[in-house]
Amino acid sequence: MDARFLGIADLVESPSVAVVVDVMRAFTVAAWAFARGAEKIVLAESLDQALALKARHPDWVALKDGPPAPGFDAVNSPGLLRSLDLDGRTVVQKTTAGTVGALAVKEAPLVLCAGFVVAEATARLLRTRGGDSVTFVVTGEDGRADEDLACAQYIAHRATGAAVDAGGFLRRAAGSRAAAELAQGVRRGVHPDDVALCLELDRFPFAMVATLEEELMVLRPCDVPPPTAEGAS
Ligand SMILES: O=C(O)[C@H](CS(=O)(=O)O)OP(=O)(O)O
Ligand SMILES: [Mg+2]
Repeated sequence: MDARFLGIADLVESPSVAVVVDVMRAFTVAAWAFARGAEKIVLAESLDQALALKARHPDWVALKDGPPAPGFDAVNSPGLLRSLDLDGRTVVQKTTAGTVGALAVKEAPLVLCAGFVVAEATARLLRTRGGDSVTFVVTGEDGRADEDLACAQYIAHRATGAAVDAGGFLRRAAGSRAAAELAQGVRRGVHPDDVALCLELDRFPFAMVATLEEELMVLRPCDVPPPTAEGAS
């Protein structure tokens, strides 16, 4: 597999397969939303669009990063989100990096959104549906966020079926600037468990696929068949 690792600004053409990685915290939050019952997540282009969608659909759950804000129901924190009942709900998510990265590749035929919590399912989906070339979008810090790059590299290894120890990749993420800022309260809308929750390898069995639905980028969970005994790796 030919794997490329690009920041959002480095995307000059639409890839055929894109894996958009945001460990801290957009796609850890998205995975928790699905685990709490959400049906789908609309990735909003802007705060204004998120609020407009919420106004049009008052039953939708509007979520943004940073501190709580008027008009929004939730913040971008897995620790805070995990106690919500989202059964059957639609979430609208707008964050600084993750949602922006997904929207940057919205024309790609296959867009997966990932973090460590869905790493193996994402790699498995790439093994079954991916092509020869996969572009990993490293969403944080202009492509240099080490929590996102480490996760992308780990998924790329696993997508080839190679056995690889996750320990070093998780330690890089734990030592990242984002982890430090979350732990030190520099970032807002944070629960004390957020970093640990973002580092839970394979917490969930599903991958997350984003597609365009009536001009909105919509993220949904995708069950990935478990490997057969012969094909297990
Ligand atoms: O909520 C987050 O962790 C970040 C925003 S910030 O860096 O804390 O301001 O957003 P994300 O898009 O999830 O990286
Ligand atoms: Mg991030």
